[in-house]
Amino acid sequence: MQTVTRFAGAGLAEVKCILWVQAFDAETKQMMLAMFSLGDVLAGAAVPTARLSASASVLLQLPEQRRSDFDHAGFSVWQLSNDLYSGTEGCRAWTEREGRNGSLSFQEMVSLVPALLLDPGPSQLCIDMCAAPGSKSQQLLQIMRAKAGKAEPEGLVVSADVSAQRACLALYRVLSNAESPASCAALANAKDFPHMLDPTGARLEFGGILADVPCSGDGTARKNGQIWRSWARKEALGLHSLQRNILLRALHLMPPGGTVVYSTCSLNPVENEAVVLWCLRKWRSKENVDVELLDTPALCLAKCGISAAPGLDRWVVPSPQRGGPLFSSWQEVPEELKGDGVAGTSLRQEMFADGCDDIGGFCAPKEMARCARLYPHRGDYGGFFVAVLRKGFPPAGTPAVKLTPIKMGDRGAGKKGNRGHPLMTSQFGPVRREDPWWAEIVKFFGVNAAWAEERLQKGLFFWQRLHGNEFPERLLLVSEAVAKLWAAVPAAPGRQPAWVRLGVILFEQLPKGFQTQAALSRWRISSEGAPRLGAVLGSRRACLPAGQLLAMLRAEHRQMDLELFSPQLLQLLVNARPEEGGTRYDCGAVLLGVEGLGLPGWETCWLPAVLTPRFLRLLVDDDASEGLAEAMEEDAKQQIPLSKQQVHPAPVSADHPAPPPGCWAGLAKAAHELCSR
Ligand SMILES: C[S@@+](CC[C@H](N)C(=O)[O-])C[C@H]1O[C@@H](n2cnc3c(N)ncnc32)[C@H](O)[C@@H]1O
Repeated sequence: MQTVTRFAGAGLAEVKCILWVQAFDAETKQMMLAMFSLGDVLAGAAVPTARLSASASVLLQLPEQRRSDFDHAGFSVWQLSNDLYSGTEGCRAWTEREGRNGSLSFQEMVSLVPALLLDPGPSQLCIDMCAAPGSKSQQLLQIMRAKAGKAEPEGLVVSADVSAQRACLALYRVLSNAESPASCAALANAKDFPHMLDPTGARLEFGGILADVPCSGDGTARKNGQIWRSWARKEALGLHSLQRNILLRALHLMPPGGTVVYSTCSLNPVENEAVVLWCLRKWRSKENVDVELLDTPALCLAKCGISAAPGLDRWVVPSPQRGGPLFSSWQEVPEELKGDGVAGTSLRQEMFADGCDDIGGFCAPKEMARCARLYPHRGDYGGFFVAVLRKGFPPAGTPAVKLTPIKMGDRGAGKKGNRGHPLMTSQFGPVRREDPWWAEIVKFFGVNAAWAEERLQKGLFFWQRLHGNEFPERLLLVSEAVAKLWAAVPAAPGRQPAWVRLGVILFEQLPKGFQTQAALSRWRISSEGAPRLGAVLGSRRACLPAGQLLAMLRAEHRQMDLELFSPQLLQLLVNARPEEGGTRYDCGAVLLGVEGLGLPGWETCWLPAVLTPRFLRLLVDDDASEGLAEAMEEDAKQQIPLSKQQVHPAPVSADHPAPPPGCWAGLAKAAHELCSR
């Protein structure tokens, strides 16, 4: 009754919500009400990424409530309530800018759960099957990096997505912020992602697979009340078959002992329990290797400090039309509504808990209690569903399945029909010692010979070419596993993932037409490669006094006249020769660091720049320069090493009561502990 009073006359969105609420069990109903009655709606979690190390001190400008559990050295999470996010001057602008900068990534707290459950080791091979915009891939890479300690992780995360637009834009940008040689992005359809075979025909074993499948998104209603305006039964039902196919493919791809984490930000059982149930039944009816559904609520508690509800073992399936009846068993469905369910206009047997009898009794609906439901009224987070599945080992003596490699064309995205974004024409290939561009880069920037040789021998440098040009646009550094993956071939025709991005970009071309006459080399240092190259370039690299770098960051076009720099500094940076009428400099790309700040974090702050006949100019965008300038000013004021700062948990007040047990604090703690091991 209370529900109806609350929503009466409130509009289509709320009416849909009521219908939806009525469809479910008591706990789900309670949760849905909680979604709409929570006063303090969260903006989500902000997760500092690799680049924040350079501007971590900006956090010190924030009130303490927003700094809980922040750890300067590694991965961490902190919560922004909507009140603070929108109500505190500067906070929103700052977080949004740092989001664009890549220093922060925003997620609902519960979105952190799948990667924490997968918990990859530094040499594991993982696939994030539906990766864009890439938050979970980024988190997986962070976990691997933290576990690798000072060494580079040897494993990889393949971030795949079926949308060229999303793979080339959002995913590409997020992976650039991850600055990880272990990253790679592919345009691929998760439902037929291929087994990849190395040149000896051995299968690459993707021991960790994330299937964060497309869903109807009702679990996000707490932060996005608008979801009910667009939410439709038809769409929610129509996703079921894609979700099933993706999870089933993941089960096939994972090797014995491997783990698949299936997740959605929906609480719709047709997108969740029904998918897991059908896949387990299908798998167990055909395969002789067991797949176990692990006790996911227990894992959520152990690994994330979060108390999840068990999955449902009974549910109703709504008919596709708005206001239509709800069916609790397949027998109740009228003949005219029975169909393939693909467009969501009909129902299929597999959507029901009792609907899979035709493929045997290999999994009972009550096993679905081992899935986990994260309800917003139980903790201060969005609605989420997650299930962890693990493959067993084949009985002794089972012959290995032989897969046949297929011939591959170009190792890149450059397929006909995939036009529209330049990255879709990318082609990748390993750097060879005799490549003239390699010799040019090494000589021009004085790249440390031992560092370069070690990686060259292992085949970890790659060129990226665009538009079919012979001349490469970028030089990349990849992990050993990414190099191996690039050399691998699919085991099935027509299923070649199209690589959009591999590893971290170290060098790239100066923009066309820029300094054509003056620059001695067309190569420049990329922003994502700069922190890594700071330690290995012997030429064209120098540290500026903090005040001078700050002045450059604040200057128009972020450039300053060469006369304002000391001749010693310019001499250190590039060759300078006295000539008639002034000094002649070897123009082109350089790398600038900062000296004299004496605070941790800044030693890895290296910025790409270019020397022109008149100016020294930073090659950083508005957001990055604004963020860095603010951070420098703040640190210069504070002069307190960040590592010595006390980090306080969020204070408890009447407006912001202590979070209920098992909510974000536990999650943040788990994420922090895992990543600072
Ligand atoms: C829920 S979002 C993934 C969010 C992402 N895991 C993250 O945390 O940032 C679902 C993604 O699946 C992609 N997708 C949809 N169908 C797909 C398919 N058949 N294969 C691969 N990706 C697919 C969509 O383009 C979308 O980017």
